[in-house]
Amino acid sequence: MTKFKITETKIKDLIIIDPVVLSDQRGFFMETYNKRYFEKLGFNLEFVQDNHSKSKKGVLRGLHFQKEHSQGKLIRVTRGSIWDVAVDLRKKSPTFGVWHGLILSQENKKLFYIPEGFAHGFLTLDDDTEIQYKCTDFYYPEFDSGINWDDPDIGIKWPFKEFGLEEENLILSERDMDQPSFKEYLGGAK
Ligand SMILES: Cc1cn([C@H]2C[C@H](O)[C@@H](COP(=O)(O)OP(=O)(O)O[C@H]3O[C@@H](C)C(=O)[C@@H](O)[C@H]3O)O2)c(=O)[nH]c1=O
Repeated sequence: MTKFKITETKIKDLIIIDPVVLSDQRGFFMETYNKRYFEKLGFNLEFVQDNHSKSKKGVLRGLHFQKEHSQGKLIRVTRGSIWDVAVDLRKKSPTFGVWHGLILSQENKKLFYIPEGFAHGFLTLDDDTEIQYKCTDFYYPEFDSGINWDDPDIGIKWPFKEFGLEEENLILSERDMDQPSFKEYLGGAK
């Protein structure tokens, strides 16, 4: 039985996964990760850390990546909704610097697999939104790095207006208010 429907994006290895949801009178059941199935797709992943965060509406986290020990991330939303975005930072990739964004929500139950070598960020579209993600490497604060979420050279079109949000009222961490630009990152800053 097929447990997941895979949708490729314009960026190689960046995939969207729709789990098959089995509903009955009790509620639903779905598999959210299956090592064997992912291996068949050519993704030989070993997840070593699971993360869970909760945010108010209008929180923007990102764009984050680790300069060494890059983490592949399998992301899903268990409460509320987010607009999730990945930016290809793989230097040899034909889509280097290209981004892809989509909505992940409690309702659509989509999973987003962001391979190693990408920056990741998201905007929460509901209060008390909770996201959970599996990572292929551990957290190394000394290698934790970022790029400004509204960098003009990356040009992410964050859907603020569509969700009644205003850029001036976004909630960001101190660190995310002061991330280097893409150009600075390319020049080796931070
Ligand atoms: C990411 C992380 C943070 N922390 C700690 C550090 C800090 O005290 C607190 C909050 O960390 P941050 O502000 O970095 O959390 P946050 O801004 O949610 O960072 C996350 O953002 C998204 C977009 C990602 O892709 C993740 O990989 C991660 O970078 O949690 C860990 O202990 N382990 C971890 O794996």
